[in-house]
Amino acid sequence: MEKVLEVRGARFDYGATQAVAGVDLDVGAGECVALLGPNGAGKTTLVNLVIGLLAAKEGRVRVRGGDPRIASTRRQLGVVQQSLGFPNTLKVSELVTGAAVRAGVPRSAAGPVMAELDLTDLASRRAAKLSGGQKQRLQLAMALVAEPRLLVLDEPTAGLDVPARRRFWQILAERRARGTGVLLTTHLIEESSAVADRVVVLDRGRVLAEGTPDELVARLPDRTVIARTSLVRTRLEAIPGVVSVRDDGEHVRLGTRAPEALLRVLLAEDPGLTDLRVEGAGLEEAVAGLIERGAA
Ligand SMILES: Nc1ncnc2c1ncn2[C@@H]1O[C@H](COP(=O)(O)OP(=O)(O)OP(=O)(O)O)[C@@H](O)[C@H]1O
Repeated sequence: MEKVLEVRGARFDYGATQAVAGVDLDVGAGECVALLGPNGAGKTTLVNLVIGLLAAKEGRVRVRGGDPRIASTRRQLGVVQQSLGFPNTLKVSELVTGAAVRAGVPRSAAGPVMAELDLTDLASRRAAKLSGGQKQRLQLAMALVAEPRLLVLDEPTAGLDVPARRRFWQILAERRARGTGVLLTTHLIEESSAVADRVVVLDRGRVLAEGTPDELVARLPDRTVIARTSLVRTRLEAIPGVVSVRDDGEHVRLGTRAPEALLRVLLAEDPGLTDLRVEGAGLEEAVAGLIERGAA
């Protein structure tokens, strides 16, 4: 498979903070790679290295063989970042056309991509006045107008409703079928498992694990036990076989490879136990387990 992104031994620090501490990462043509990791893992810094906003202090970042700090390489990149502001005066159509011109493609490329993203009716609206979801669609149109070889998407579906999200993944699937590689960061782990060919888990600037979503799930806990319990976290963590403990405010979600032993302890020690259920562990538990083990 042709590589559209190749990162080798990339390092970046902000003074004393090693944000990216020696990362290797590839994205092939048509491939979708999801970057996952807790807050502060280094995802945004890595994305900024990939799109040429930052220069690696060591190592190498190549987009189709070129340095993303150089304009001709950057033209092959489409980028959607979070909370990007738009200038107050510019209209939707002007921004998409401007993106086409900057990337060296005909202005006429703007119309079809605006239609594809349902922006035609908003063409003469000021971008700064759009809703959050409309702004996301506009950013995607600007990123796609020049048929990039690599799309870099930072939390791209944040703020999109369910139909818009579905449409978004559909558009990406079409681009991928034409050979565009995708690198995306997301906190929606289950979503990434549905759309990504590969998941790369970052923690403290390093790649903690990498594989297909199924491979990651297979590596760690095979059951999630969900309950309302009054047992404290330290007790739950000490139960043999428990690899992750997460509290969603209402329920505790325990990732485990020994569900029977866990159920015995819960039933024996918590007379107030309610809402007990057991599920197959999803990607979210697998990733939580990996990060906890990495931290151990
Ligand atoms: N401009 C900066 N100056 C100093 N330290 C920074 C700066 N930006 C990020 N860092 C630090 O670098 C590390 C990696 O941050 P980064 O934003 O890349 O993580 P992230 O995985 O994108 O996090 P999040 O999920 O919270 O967006 C963190 O420890 C962060 O505090």
